[in-house]
Amino acid sequence: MRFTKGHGTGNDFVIIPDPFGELDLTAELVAALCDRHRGIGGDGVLRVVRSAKHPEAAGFAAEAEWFMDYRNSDGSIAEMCGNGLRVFVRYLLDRGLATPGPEGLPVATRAGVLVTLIGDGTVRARMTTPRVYAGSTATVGALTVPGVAVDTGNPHLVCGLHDGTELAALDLTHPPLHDPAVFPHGVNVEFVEPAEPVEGTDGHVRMRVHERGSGETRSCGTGALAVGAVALRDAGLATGSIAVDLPGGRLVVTHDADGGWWLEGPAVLVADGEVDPAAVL
Ligand SMILES: N[C@@H](CCC[C@H](N)C(=O)O)C(=O)O
Repeated sequence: MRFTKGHGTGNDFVIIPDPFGELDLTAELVAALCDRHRGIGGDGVLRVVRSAKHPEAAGFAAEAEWFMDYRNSDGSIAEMCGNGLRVFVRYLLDRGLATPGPEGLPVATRAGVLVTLIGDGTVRARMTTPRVYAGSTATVGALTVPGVAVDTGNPHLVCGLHDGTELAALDLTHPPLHDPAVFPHGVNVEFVEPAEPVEGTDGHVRMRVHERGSGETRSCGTGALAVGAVALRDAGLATGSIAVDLPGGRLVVTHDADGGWWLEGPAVLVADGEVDPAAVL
């Protein structure tokens, strides 16, 4: 099985080309490929499949040739992955599998068809409109932090740190406890603290994330989008840009005057190889 390894601000993926949807990509195989000791290692898998060849995406085939079939590192399926989408587009372009039109390059995802724009080393994705909808809490060890639920196509809980709690001090080796009544399908939890102003943006925060199905990761694009939406709302801004610093680097979230929500950051391919599924399973 051919694979490529790539990442977006340290959120890393095993990219598997399967243009005709022939692969039996079981949860066990995904988890084995993502295993950092016995497999290739990654926060998730991006299967590159033609929309027309995938039952969940066939309806999008007229709008987007390619479908990003995203899986978390535990093998579970998620609706959307912002960094994954940006890395997926880098792969399509690098392999000559797609050419962006004047309006950008559309890609089918479980959250719908999303348009991407290619920059110099960066990929900018027009995301689904984040919906900030409920208050809830996350508990890490003895600490319970209030937060707000945000739907970015997948579920998030954005928790602002106050009262001197330091972001760096949080132990995210275990999933933060959440309210299953608010998040019946689990949740990605972001912890956020304010940061010094950055020129050219309207706000700057630092965050760490514990991802559903992947554990603590060095970055999460939909998490940054959720955090950016809450930061703009808290600043009373209808439009603007928020710089979001994660352990793996910086993402910029922008809400533009046309109502578009954009996620921008680097997307990098680092290696190609071949793996024997029987050897990792
Ligand atoms: N890292 C991703 C999000 C991946 C999916 C998430 N773990 C979930 O289960 O919803 C991103 O960059 O958005």
